[in-house]
Amino acid sequence: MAQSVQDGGQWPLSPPVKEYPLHWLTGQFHDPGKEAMYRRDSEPRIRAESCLTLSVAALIFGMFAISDYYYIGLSTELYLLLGMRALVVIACLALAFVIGQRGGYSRQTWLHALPLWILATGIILIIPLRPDSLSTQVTSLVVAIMAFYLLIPNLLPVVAIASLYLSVGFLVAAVMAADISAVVALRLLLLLVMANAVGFFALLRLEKLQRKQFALLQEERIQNHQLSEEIAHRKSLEKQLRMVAERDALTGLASRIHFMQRAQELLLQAQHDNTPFSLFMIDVDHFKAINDTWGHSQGDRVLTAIAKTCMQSLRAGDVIGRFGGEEFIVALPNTPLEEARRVAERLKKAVAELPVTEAMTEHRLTVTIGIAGELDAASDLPALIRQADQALYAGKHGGRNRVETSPAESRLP
Ligand SMILES: Nc1nc2c(ncn2[C@@H]2O[C@H](COP(=O)(O)OP(=O)(O)OP(=O)(O)O)[C@@H](O)[C@H]2O)c(=O)[nH]1
Repeated sequence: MAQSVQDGGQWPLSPPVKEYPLHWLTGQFHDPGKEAMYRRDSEPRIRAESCLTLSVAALIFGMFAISDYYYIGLSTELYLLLGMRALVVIACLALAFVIGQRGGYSRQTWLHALPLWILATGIILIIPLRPDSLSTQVTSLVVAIMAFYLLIPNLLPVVAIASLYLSVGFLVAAVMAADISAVVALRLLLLLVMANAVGFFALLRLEKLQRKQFALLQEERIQNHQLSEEIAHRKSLEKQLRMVAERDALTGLASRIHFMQRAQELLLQAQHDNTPFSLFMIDVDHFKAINDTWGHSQGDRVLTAIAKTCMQSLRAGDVIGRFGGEEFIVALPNTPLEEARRVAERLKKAVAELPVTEAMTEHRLTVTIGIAGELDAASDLPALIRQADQALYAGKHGGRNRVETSPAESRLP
């Protein structure tokens, strides 16, 4: 017996989550297929974020033109700076637009790398154009490196290379154009190393976390899918089981149990609504002889054919079931006794005209039908069935191939 949690047992453990190892330096999946799937999945998000952050970065870079004007006034340097800034802003906005439209994060990493390189070039070029602003530019440089790593979404190797280009370019420009001392250059170098290290490891952690989260989500999706398949499979099994329980396997009519349930509902409804309700039983005459003469499979065919004929001759609201062997039972809601008798006669005639098989041309297929008497307030289903059975018995004794109604005196209370 299964041990319950209250008994000190444990909850069943969920199946182990499949491991997807990540590269220690890039944070990407080792499995290229999984990596491609991750990039495809995150593409819409990356596209929107890249578009927004690139536009903001380009505009901020452009806005520094105000400080350029303030510091150097109208001069050739200013025009050169403004021209350079305008180029960078236009190029970055255009690229942000293209990325927003096309994405290509999974296939065209160069497209995502390009704006970083343009921005980096713009920042480097400020030094020879405004060497006096080096201290301000260093602050902007650190912010730009952080933005490269953490705000503008990109793959870690792409960002690292662009940031390296920016750092080395800036350092060289500072040494060459701003004429800084060796100590200042060293301090600047250390600052750049630190900014790159912080950015690199922060992004590496982020890349790994995002991929782990993706792998878990994928696993959850797979498990949910398997679960819904399992539910669908169980539902279909349940349906099949219900079919087996409700249907007679040979004829496809309602099984005896199912008929009793349906007929009981109809009877209660009729008593509640005070509407007529009839019930009759059909028994194939000399069926044993059919089996004995032509075999059981031929007998089965006859039963199936009779069941089909009866089913087709009844209304949609009527219920027919196989009561046992060669006996069928029919419940007719909203049907007074006289109408039930007409229906029974129609069925008897339909069976008699049934073209069964060539082998049985000599045999005249007939049925005897016993109808229960009229319904009253005290009638219940077993009583009605007993009445129909009695009428059937009377019909068999009266020579078969006939419709018999339960005599009033034999009716049960
Ligand atoms: N082929 C076939 N025969 C069945 C099936 N169920 C019951 N029978 C047979 O039906 C026959 C019924 O025989 P009886 O009860 O003697 O009835 P009968 O021969 O029709 O005679 P009357 O009802 O008096 O006219 C038996 O031989 C059963 O074996 C079935 O599913 N398939």
